[in-house]
Amino acid sequence: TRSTRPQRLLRAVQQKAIKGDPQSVISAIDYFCRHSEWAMNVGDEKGSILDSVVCEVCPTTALELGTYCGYSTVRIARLLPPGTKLITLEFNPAFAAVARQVIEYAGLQNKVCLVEGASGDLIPKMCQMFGIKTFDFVFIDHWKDRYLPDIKLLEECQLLRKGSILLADNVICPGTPEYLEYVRNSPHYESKYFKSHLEYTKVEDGLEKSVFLG
Ligand SMILES: O=C(NCCCCc1cc2cnccc2s1)c1cc(-c2ccc(F)cc2)cc(O)c1O
Ligand SMILES: [Mg+2]
Repeated sequence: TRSTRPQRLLRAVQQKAIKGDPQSVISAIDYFCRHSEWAMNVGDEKGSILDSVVCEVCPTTALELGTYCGYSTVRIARLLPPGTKLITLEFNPAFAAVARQVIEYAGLQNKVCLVEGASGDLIPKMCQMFGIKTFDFVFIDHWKDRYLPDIKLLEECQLLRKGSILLADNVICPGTPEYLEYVRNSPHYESKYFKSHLEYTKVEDGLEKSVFLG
C-alpha cells in the first residue's frame, strides 16, 4: 500500500539527518516540507519563536498538546536541561508511531514521554500518571476547537500555577477565535501575539503567548 506523508517525512529524516543530532532532524523536516510535501509542523519561522520562549521559560515540566510527527517535540526537548520531562499527547496512533521514531532518531527519547489519546481524557490523569503537580510551559497545537476547553481543564485540574506559560500555534490560520477572545480578555491571563506565517507559506499566522496569573 502507498506510504503516508508522515512515513515519507520519517524516511527523509532517516536519509538526510544525522542520528543523535536534533538540529539536523529539524533541518531535514523543514527541507522536506519546503521542497517535497507541505506538512503541519510548526515550521522554522514560528519554530524560532517557540525556541526563544522555551529558552526564556527554562521549564522543568512541559506539556505539548499535538505531537504529529514530533517536529516541535524535538525543537522543545533539545532545549530542555537534563532531568526535565516533556510530555506530549497525540490522538492519532499512526502519527504517534512516526513521532516516536523521529524523537528517537534525534536521540531525545529520554527527555520525552509520548502518550496516545485525547487531551480531554488524559489531562485529568496527568497527576496520577506522572506525579506532575503543575506545568511551567504548555505548547498548544492540537484540535483548534479544543484549545479553550483544554486550558479550562488545565485550570480546573490545578495543573497551572502563577506564571505558567501557554504558547498556542495557529491562532490566525486555521484560527482559534474563542481561545484568543478568552485569553485576551480574561483577568487570569496576560497575553501577547507573535505575528508570523503559516508554516512554509506566506499566509499570515502567529503564536499567542499567555501567562497564567493565578
Ligand atoms: O490541525 C492542525 N493541527 C492539529 C492536528 C492534531 C490533532 C490532534 C488532536 C488531539 C487531541 N488530543 C490529544 C492530542 C491531539 S493531536 C493544524 C492544521 C494546520 C493547517 C492545515 C491546513 C491548512 F490549509 C492550513 C493549516 C496547520 C497547523 O499548524 C496545525 O497544527
Ligand atoms: Mg500547528
